[in-house]
Amino acid sequence: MFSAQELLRQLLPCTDASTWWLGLSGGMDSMVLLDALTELRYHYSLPPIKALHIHHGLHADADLWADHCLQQCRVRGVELTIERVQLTPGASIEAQARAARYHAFAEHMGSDDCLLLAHHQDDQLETLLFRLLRGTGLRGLAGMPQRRALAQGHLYRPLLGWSRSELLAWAESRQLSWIEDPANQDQRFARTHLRHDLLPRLRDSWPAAPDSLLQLAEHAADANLLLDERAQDDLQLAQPGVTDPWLCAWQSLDAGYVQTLSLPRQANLLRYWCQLNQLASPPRRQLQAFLSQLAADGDGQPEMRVADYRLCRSSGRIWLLPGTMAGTPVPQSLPLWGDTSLSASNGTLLIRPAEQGIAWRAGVWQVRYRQGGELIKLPGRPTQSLKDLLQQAGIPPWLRARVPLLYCDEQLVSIGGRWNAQDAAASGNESAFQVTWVPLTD
Ligand SMILES: Nc1ncnc2c1ncn2[C@@H]1O[C@H](COP(=O)(O)OP(=O)(O)OP(=O)(O)O)[C@@H](O)[C@H]1O
Repeated sequence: MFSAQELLRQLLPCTDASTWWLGLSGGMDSMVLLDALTELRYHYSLPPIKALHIHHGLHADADLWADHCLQQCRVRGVELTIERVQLTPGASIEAQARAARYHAFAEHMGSDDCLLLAHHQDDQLETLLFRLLRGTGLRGLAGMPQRRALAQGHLYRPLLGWSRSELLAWAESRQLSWIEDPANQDQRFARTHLRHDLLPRLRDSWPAAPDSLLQLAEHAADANLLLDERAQDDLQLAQPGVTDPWLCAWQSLDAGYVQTLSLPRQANLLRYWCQLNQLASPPRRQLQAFLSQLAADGDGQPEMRVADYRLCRSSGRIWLLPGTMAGTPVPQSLPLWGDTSLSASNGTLLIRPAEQGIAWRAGVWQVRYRQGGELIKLPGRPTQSLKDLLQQAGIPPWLRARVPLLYCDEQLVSIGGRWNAQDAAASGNESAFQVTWVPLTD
């Protein structure tokens, strides 16, 4: 049974928060949380409680709901912030409202603040069923987490252990007043249909189904933890190995190591890696196709594009790259002699006077980018193509077009400062300079 005392037990893990923000919709669930929190505040020393109402402006009565929240907070001495969000009418209005709401929540979170949301057990069941029916992986099967990071603080759901009817019993016993959002009754919304139609029918036919589903979510949460631990170990072994200063800035894994793992473990590692980089999980089929391409063709360069990123193999590593990389920068003329740096979308080229290095000769100096067919003669080596040089040095194809090439009077003098043409070296009485390229990731 729900009580303020039992709620306090649930809240113990976040009593060290700087502020408790309560997401107050004005509905029954969040009103119960508001009421029980204010009750607790009289008896215990708790973090300051502030309420936040997101005004979606979707319903004609939206202003009345905000007023209701204001009134309810005022009588309880709780400060309320009303945040208005702008939505564009359209099909995915539910998802839009949700995204805007969480964005607004995140904006208010100070460091170590905790946002309390009033999701309960029935919400968890709905979420599970919804995901099951729409298709989900093991991660989705774990349902809503009780706690997760949100901006600089945390989001916490202290009511997940109670059913809607238990909270309703408390709300009635305390004679709370709350608002009913008509959207919650509108069966056109998939979640509402689930809540009012499918879930009750499931409960009637299989009374144990809710418990079984919630247990399944707990198993899935445990399994996810183990999988994450496994992926963390694999990541530690797969990540090191890049010493090249041009490549250190990009995320990559040793493809050889990854391929010693079983296929499910490879997939687990790549999924975890994406999650760690706050990227959407790669769809299962696409990931499997990518992994089988990796296995099938040892020298190929398979690539997988997902939303705003891509995974690709080249030069013995699997790279995690942005979906679109900045195009090749436009050629630039070099300023006059001196200590200088040239910045472009691909990084910065540092030019420093030095005792030894490239001779500063009169001529037209330019920074350009690969077109194909460039040749260079390095000291002690025969003339070779730029393509071969970059390939032999393990510079992956996606980086090659970004490497700055220094020209003097149409002669290729230096490749990003890393390789300088034999003829370009300054002799004893010539002024010299050195070039260093510091690449920029997108
Ligand atoms: N307009 C709002 N302003 C402030 N808090 C809100 C608002 N709407 C919802 N919340 C908070 O989120 C909780 C869950 O709300 P609700 O069940 O409507 O969300 P949902 O859409 O089902 O779930 P989710 O938030 O995961 O999308 C509420 O109990 C409340 O704490």
